[in-house]
Amino acid sequence: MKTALTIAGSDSSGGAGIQADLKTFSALGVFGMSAITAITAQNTCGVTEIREMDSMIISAQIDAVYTDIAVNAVKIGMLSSSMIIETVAESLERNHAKNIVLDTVMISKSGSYLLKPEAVDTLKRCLIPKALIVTPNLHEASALVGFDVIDMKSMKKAALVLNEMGAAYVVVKGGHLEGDACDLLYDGKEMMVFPNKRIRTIHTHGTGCTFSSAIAAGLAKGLEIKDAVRVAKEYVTIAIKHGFSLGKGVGPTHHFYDLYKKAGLI
Ligand SMILES: Nc1ncnc2c1ncn2[C@@H]1O[C@H](COP(=O)(O)OP(=O)(O)OP(=O)(O)O)[C@@H](O)[C@H]1O
Ligand SMILES: Cc1ncc(CO)c(N)n1
Repeated sequence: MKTALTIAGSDSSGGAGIQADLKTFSALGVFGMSAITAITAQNTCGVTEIREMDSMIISAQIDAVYTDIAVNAVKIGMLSSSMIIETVAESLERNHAKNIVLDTVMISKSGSYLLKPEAVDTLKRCLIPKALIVTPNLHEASALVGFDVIDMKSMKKAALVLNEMGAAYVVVKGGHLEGDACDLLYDGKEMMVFPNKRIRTIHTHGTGCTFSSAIAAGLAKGLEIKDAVRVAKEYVTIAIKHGFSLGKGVGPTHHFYDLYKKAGLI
């Protein structure tokens, strides 16, 4: 059995964060494990409270997993603060972590900070150089590179800068583009566009978590990066297409094993 570890925040409504990551790992046939960095009180309408875990329990969770179990890939999501970023970076270093997928989570769809703005520099310094692949959305890419990322031209420019910062592979996600939802993958040499028609729906809670976890699941199963990104794009597209209304706000993506089996992703 292949394994993947998610190091991320908990979303009480189950649509994003650790919960979306574990559902994605399971649907793609990978055994999911978790280290929780923060707990959010969250639902389809927004985030009402955040509690950060302390460094000791975060590093203990990561060490407990790595000292006992072979981890085939790790996905990093919500980190909240500079202290948590430093703790996670040290823990991954100590445990010789491989196949690190860094989803540079900053702000929830409902507008709450999931990473303090002053921690962006720590993310750049401590974790981007350790990542095999980073997956910023347009807003996160802009915050990381220091210029506006708004279209394919600026996405390409941002991918070059993020690669120079130390991420071997970069996917700049186009979920927030005007028009189609095209993502861009840069491997340090070539730019590859993953085109996709925009699905007309409001139920997109957890799309970023779903996508990055699907990449980690692919890497855990031994796929090449480009194939892991291609499968993840297909996975998230199906997950959004079958996203549904839950609660009063933005509903979640769908992780039903049978859908992905039918699509040949498992
Ligand atoms: N309406 C849509 N139709 C098709 N694909 C979409 C749509 N919205 C997002 N995607 C795709 O979903 C994936 C996640 O992208 P997105 O930009 O939504 O991430 P994100 O903003 O980080 O998500 P989150 O708010 O969950 O953190 C990308 O592959 C993106 O292209
Ligand atoms: C805990 C958590 N992680 C990530 C996201 C994605 O924005 C979210 N809404 N909540």
